[in-house]
Formats: sequence, structure tokens, C-alpha cells
Amino acid sequence: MGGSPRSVGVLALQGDFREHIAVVDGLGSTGIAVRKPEELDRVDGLIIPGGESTVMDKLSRLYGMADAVKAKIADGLPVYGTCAGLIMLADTVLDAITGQQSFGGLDVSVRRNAFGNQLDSFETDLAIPAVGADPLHAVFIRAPIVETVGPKVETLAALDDGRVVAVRQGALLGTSFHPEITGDTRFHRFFLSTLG
Ligand SMILES: NC(=O)CC[C@H](N)C(=O)O
Repeated sequence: MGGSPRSVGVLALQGDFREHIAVVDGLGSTGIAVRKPEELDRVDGLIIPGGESTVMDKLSRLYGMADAVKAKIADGLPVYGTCAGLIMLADTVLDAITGQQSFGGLDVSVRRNAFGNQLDSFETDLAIPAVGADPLHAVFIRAPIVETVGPKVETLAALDDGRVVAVRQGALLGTSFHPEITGDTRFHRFFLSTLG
């Protein structure tokens, strides 16, 4: 996996976009902070980082990015959303704040802050055959859960209790957890390998 160098946009309105850019750069591709619609025309794929989906939603609509990202998703641009980024890719957001919108594209319903206050953040090892035989150490931070998946959605990883935490549908990839902060770059390499 890996292939030739790619330009990967990272939506940089809010959240931990710098960490994703560093991972992409470390893999020999180029991570580009994307804040304006026209910048989306220069990338082979897009990462939507973790952060706060309510804020990301408001800023993306304010700066004209919401419609631009939706158009690129409809065009088939590969997009990888982590945590808040997964929420932004979900067609349905549960426990959203009033008026909260997502870009959509992934035929899933995602519940925000699904682990509640007592278990805000945790780490666990996940079996994810799509990225390799060894378990992947996954960090969850006020993470969402994928509650329902549509017929075209492939589940890539679930917790021991069956709750789904990584999905793929066509060119769209989403994880509840944050591979950009663990040093294990397999998920990013997996995404890079899907770029045209
Ligand atoms: N680490 C994260 O991205 C947290 C997501 C956040 N709880 C939200 O609803 O957007």
C-alpha cells in the first residue's frame, strides 16, 4: 500500500487538522490545509479531522465549504472522516444540536458522544483486517458510534460488544477513533491507497 505521492486536502476550519497533515507528509504525500472551496480542486482526496462537529458545521456553511464538499463527495472524491469528521460524513446525526447539519454521503446514522460522560475517552486494540493482520491501537475521544449502516456500507471494525467504529462506502471512509495521534499510520496508508 502507499503508491505514488498524492495531494491530500485536510479540512482546516477547526479540529486536529495539523496532526493529519503531519501523517500524510510523513508518508511521502503532501497534506494541504483546505479552507476555501477552490482549494478542493487541487487535491486527490480529503480528510475531515476530529474536533467538534457542531463548530465544523457552522464554519463550513459560513465559508461556503459545505456545498463545495458535498459537491466533491457527489463527484466521487475520496474522503476520510475521523471522529467529528465521521459525523460530518454521516447522512443522519443522532444527538445533534438543534439545526446541526452534516455533509452526508455515508448511508449511516451516527450518534454523537455515544460513550457518555463517564467514559469520555478510552483506548483499545481493534482487529481491522482491511488495514493488516495486527490489531490497531485505537484512541476514542468523546467519540461517535455508528448505530445503523445502509446496505452499501461495509463495516471495517467494531468493538467487542459489536458497536461499529469504522466503515467504508465507495470512496468514503469513516472512523470513530483517531489514527492520526497514535503513530500507527496504517489507516492513512489505506486511505492513500484508494486515491485515484
Ligand atoms: N474527538 C472528536 O472529534 C469529538 C467529536 C465531538 N464529540 C463532536 O460531536 O463533534
